[in-house]
Amino acid sequence: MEAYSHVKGAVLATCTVPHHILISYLVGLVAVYFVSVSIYRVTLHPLAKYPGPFLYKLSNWPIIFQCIGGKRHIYHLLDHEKYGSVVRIGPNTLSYNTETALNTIYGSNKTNVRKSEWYRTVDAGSGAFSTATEIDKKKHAVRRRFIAHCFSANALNSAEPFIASNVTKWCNGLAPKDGNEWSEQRDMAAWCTWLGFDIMGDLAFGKSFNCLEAEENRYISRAIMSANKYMYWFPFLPCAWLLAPLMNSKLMEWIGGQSVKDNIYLVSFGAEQLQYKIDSERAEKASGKEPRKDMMHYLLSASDPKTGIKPSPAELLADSVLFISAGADTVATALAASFFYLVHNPATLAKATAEVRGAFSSAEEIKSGKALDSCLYIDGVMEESLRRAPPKPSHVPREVLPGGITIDGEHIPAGTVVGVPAYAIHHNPEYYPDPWSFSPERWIASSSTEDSVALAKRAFCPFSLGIRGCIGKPLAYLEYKLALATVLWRFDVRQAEGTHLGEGGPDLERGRERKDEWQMIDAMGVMREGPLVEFRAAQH
Ligand code: HEM
Repeated sequence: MEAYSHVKGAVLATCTVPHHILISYLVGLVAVYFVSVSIYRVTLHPLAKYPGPFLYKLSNWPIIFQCIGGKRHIYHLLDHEKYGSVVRIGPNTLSYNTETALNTIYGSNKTNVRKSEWYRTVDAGSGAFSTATEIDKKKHAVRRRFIAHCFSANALNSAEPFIASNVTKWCNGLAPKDGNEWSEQRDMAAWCTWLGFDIMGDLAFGKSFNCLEAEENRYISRAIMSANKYMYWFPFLPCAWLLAPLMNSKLMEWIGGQSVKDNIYLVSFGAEQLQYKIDSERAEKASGKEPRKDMMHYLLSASDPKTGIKPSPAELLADSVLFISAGADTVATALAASFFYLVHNPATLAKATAEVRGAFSSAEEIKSGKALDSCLYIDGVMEESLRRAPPKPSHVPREVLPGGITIDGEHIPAGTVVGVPAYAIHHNPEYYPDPWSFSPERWIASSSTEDSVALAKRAFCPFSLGIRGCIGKPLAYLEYKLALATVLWRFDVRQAEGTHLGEGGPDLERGRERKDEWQMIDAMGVMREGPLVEFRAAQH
């Protein structure tokens, strides 16, 4: 009894502790936790010896703000310039700027890394991993086999006429109207985006999105960037995987605004296209017609020969969204970058134009084959545009698996996130002398040297590398080259006089001061504007 009254007294005493004292204790405990973690991260942490800005070592918040601000690629470049070839960019994250690190991390299928936890949340809105975000290596291998059918030589051959017809529509839209010699000025960031989306609609779902045709069809081409921006920073939040179910919720809509609305729109747009494809295959089958063999056709009929597994409905949705975002916007970025660099480098523009006009005697002749392959200068223009403006310009994160990995002679422990940012390595003068010049010649052995071309190629990573590299690369080059060759064959091209859209300038923030550099806002993909270009029918 005596003992009981003692306990009761203690409980009563606890209950009478004023709230503000309890709150102070709690705040104190949280502060002690964060201070201890911070001290650990800068002193005893296995990455403590690596250089980098102090705040990066404490938390991922600097990365989150860089993603929101659209300058992450610029921070990577400036950090590597200041701190050297390896920089600690987060408590647990290293960024590298060497071709050896690039090839070690991504190059081999056997490298002891997997996609980092960041990918776990990216596709939360679709309810499943896409092929691009699947973290598990075995599951990814199955998904990659499914998707490989979409990019086979046969699939590419049957895609070409659809690409060509969209390119013709695009060129007709760019052409001068009303008997004028020169067209009105066209914002090529927008025009290339509409082309990219129309092609991907046709190739993935069997119908163009008709962005080239009418303004009312273009919302998706704008929504995607703000949606991407949201998908970019959200997964860096502490415990993002726990928050994932809230990603497209009303609460996040209230906090994140338009970006969240656009992500919801993107997922529902993907679902609509998928449903359209399922319905049209059903109708085709019912009427005894061969279904159109677009990308979703291959995925809808995919099944793993070993296990019989098929993609689930949520995985099909995630891949539909992937096709729209990874397939349409990336090529559009590269093509718009080429316009920027061509109109800012008239001698290069003249050389590229002369090459295509010498190789073909009509626009209809421009098809894949020997003549197009012989246009090595156009290849150089494409490589150089992808070098200067990689459509995924920042750190592509990989997590080191148990057993660790050796990068540039140093053992990196399991759990560390490592990666190489394309924009930074693409401007590393060790691999690209005079990195701020636009020089297609650096990609052509006869205008450069074989060794320098080989070195440039080893550090080149717009599509990433290896088994998690871009499976759409051959399709991307096909679209890109057909569009560029056709437009230069059909038109003389010039920057609209007195316009500067897309340029940098000395009054802009650090890293954006070069007038002749096309400005990118990094939002996982690239938000972009310009250049403003005019077109005149070529005299052949
Ligand atoms: C210039 C155009 C393109 C560029 C620069 C590009 C770049 C990339 C990059 C860097 C990755 C790796 C991303 C990562 O690891 O997080 C990737 C993956 C991927 N890309 Fe592309 N891409 C382009 C065009 C395309 C096209 C046209 C498609 C067709 C739909 C496509 C489909 C994919 C897919 C499915 C993956 C995931 C591959 C996997 O993880 O197995 N890409 N791309």
